[in-house]
Amino acid sequence: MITSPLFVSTACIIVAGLGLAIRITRKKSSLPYPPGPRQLPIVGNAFDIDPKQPHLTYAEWGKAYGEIVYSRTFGQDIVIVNSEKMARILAEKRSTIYSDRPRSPLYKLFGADHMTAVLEYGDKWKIQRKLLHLSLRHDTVGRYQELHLRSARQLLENIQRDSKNFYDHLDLYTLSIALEFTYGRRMDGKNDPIISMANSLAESMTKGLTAERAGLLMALPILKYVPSWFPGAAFQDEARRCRSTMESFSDIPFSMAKEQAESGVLQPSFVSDILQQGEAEESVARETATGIYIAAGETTSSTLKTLVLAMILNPEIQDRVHAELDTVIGKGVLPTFEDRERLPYLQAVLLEIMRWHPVAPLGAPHATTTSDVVEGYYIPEGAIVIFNTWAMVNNEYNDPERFDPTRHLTADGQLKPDAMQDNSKYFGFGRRICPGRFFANDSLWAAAAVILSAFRFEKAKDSSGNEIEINPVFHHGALSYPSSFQCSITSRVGTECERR
Ligand code: HEM
Repeated sequence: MITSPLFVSTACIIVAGLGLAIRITRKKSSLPYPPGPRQLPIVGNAFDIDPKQPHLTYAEWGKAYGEIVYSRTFGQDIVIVNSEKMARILAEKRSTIYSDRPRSPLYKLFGADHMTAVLEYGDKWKIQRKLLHLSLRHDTVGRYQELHLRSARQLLENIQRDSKNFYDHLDLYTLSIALEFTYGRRMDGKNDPIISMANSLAESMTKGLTAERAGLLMALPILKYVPSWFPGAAFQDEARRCRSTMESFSDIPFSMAKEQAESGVLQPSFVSDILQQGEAEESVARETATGIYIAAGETTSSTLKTLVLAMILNPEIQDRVHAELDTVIGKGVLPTFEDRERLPYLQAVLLEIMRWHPVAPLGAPHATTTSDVVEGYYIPEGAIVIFNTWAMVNNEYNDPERFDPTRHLTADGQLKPDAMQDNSKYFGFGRRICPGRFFANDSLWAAAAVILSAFRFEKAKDSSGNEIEINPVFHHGALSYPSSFQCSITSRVGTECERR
């Protein structure tokens, strides 16, 4: 591991000299940095942050120092923004300054440097965003509602057949949608070779592209040349494997889609949109396509896992969802997108899921392209800027830990007019905001509507019939989702649901 103690301590010694030199030479303003925790020489605040739950450390700092906090790790400036209002001022009103990404050599090492989500703010990123916009705009995503619904019905069948592995079925749901959306190819279950390749890529990237590694390589880019036999540098082998899977994954599904397009049978998809409109060079289309799957898959399935957990922990809320579904469309009838407007409580539950446990509690880090002054404080060029969604949901709502969908409803049970807009913060800020947010909202809705129509989710029981308590534990990496838990899934309507 790149983060092994020996490796880190060697890195620290080398960073010591460099960090000091950077510190002495870099600051060019007499203005103060924003307030923040005291820093140790060289390592700065590196050891103050809970590596497993950094959002909790940042939220504490927010309480102590206010809506903008300054910290430093190994010479790298880090600014944490704890309020939605300030996040919007910086990311939206000063978007030319706050739309870059941290430039860590780790991404190139793992073959991921072409993905939209890590590209620096520049022409390449702008072209990719334009391509994504073609298929993911608010007014074009409706084309994919049939895909979401068909996949949600497959999800229902998979859970009916094998309820124990509902986590895997939720993963497969979002993965197969992401791949069909991108390449127009219907996936053939979890044994589909493209699904297996995508899974292996996702695993290598989740393990390999951690924030601590990215930070360490930013502070000390020379580490990328350390040979794999050096103690603690086994990441070089991981990186090589990841690069090779990434190459195959970029190439194989794209070539298949291109062949289908040439023979006129390619379904509407991101790739078909680009090939038809001739909007970009093939290599750019190929690179953009690879990044979609990585950005789309786990974010959506993690949110659905949180939904199942919340329904089990709040049975009275699940009852209310069932009552709404039964009244509006009838028990045993599967919903379609035409029913969506008439199901405000279900929509409010989904909004509350994203608020209660945001899947990306710290969003994705932005970076500054030039220095800036905010409320009299100096923000350096190249600073990592973290928009701390976790602090926003905990500071800006009453009784934030309570799961309460009515926050998003008016007194007469309709969605508040700004409810969907309010939800946009869970998809990031400014020019970097998630381009897949409309698509994701459709995906979440289809799965939630279909599985909640068909099933009741409850605590599992032991052999004596006693409920097994769930002590929710959330996994926190780049994404936050509940660690797997046992549950009982029973059909509300017998084995068959009526389809329309
Ligand atoms: C519940 C589901 C999802 C959540 C919560 C989510 C959240 C996010 C967040 C927080 C960011 C970073 C925004 C920022 O830097 O300010 C992001 C970026 C991104 N997302 Fe999503 N996302 C979801 C689903 C999707 C889907 C379905 C797609 C594609 C179909 C997608 C594609 C992307 C891409 C390409 C980026 C990188 C944007 C850039 O750097 O310019 N996401 N997402």
